[in-house]
Amino acid sequence: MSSNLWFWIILVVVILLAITLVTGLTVARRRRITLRAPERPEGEPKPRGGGYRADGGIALAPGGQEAPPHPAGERTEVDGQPGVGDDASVPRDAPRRGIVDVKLPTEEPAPAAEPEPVAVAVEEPEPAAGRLERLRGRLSKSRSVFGQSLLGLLGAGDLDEDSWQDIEDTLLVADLGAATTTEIVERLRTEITTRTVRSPEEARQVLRDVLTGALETDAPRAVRALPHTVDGQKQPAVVLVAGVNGTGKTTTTGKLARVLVAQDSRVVLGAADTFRAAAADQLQTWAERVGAEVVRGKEGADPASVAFDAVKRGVEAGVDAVLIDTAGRLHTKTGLMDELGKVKRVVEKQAKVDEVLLVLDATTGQNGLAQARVFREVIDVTGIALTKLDGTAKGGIVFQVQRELGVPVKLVGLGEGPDDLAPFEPGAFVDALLG
Ligand SMILES: Nc1nc2c(ncn2[C@@H]2O[C@H](COP(=O)(O)OP(=O)(O)OP(=O)(O)O)[C@@H](O)[C@H]2O)c(=O)[nH]1
Repeated sequence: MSSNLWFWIILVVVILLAITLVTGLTVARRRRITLRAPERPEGEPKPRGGGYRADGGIALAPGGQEAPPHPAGERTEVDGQPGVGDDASVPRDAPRRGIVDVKLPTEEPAPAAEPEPVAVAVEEPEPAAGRLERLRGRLSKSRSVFGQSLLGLLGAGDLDEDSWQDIEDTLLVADLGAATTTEIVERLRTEITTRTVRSPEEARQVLRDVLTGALETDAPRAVRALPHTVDGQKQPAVVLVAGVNGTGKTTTTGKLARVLVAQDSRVVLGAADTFRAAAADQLQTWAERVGAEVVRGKEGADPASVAFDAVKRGVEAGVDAVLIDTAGRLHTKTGLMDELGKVKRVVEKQAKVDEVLLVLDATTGQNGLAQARVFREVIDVTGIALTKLDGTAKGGIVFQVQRELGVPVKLVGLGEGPDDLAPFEPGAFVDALLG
């Protein structure tokens, strides 16, 4: 082979190598996403942190309809048993006594005069739309950790593997759970490459779409608390409120009663939490404040019989809804779950239970989720009320609860106040988290 031919072969190889190198560098550069903050027009104020702006009031639907199936996602956590029923912790107001010597009285003291009953003024609850406005900013704790970190990472500039790892960690720390986190990160990666994101606003929009999408469900979120007709007769909607002790069952029952009364519904409250005497008193106070009737039994009475009486009273009085507050703990050796199943069966001798609301405390994270699984298996839970979202930095629990329990989150509790109950709307919720 002549030296001339060798020269040409080497030249062609060098040119090919150079072309490959340049193409590779260009592709690599394109895959890095650089985000630049947009210029803010002079004089325009800095946007204030977003709050929870649910557009409407709490959606209500008539009872008597079957809930459409909402398949649960893959379960990610299998270890540990929830502390429910007789093994649950001692309620916070259980009496505590040490051993003390007491002197026995020698003669009967004169009976104290009965205090005059104080008339409780019936409150006029604010209409739902006005109340929701007030709940802006209640998710601030969740927001500071979750939304701000994510937006900071996505808006910081080039998204390399370390950035994606940080995004994944942020989602995990916010209690989204492993399965949901993986799903969201994969969707974010796809969306961010296909939509060619170039600014923090575009990144925010992608994040909003992906997070909202992860919360969407076909199952309706309306609380079935409106009356319906059975054989031409008006039938009140029956709502059973369940959950372990301290999650906020009584408070949520009271808040929901206020929402219903504000919409001109007549409500009977059933105090089937007969374990804790104070729970019945608490419910009675709620009833008096909103102008609802309460049916209660003696302390230690059979919860099923109290629930039965409440529904009976509701049907006889022709009210619109009967809300039954159940116990998170029991006197008897019967398991809490058996007892709840009994309450439901006994109530259904009178009227169908239209809504079984499981109240979960957002601050308890994984433990609450484990408890919820037990409830779901025993009573047919139709909706979740997630309380104390104002008191946790882990707003991500909403994603996990819904995905893993296969039940829609219908209501969120955002404070201890009587009107701090909001409907759950994925878009509004994500906006509040992102700020
Ligand atoms: N911050 C905050 N506190 C709440 C919320 N919901 C309820 N609480 C508080 O949580 C505590 C427990 O609420 P309860 O309604 O008594 O709980 P429960 O599930 O009925 O409790 P048991 O009757 O013991 O089973 C109370 O101090 C409520 O004020 C909420 O959304 N946010």
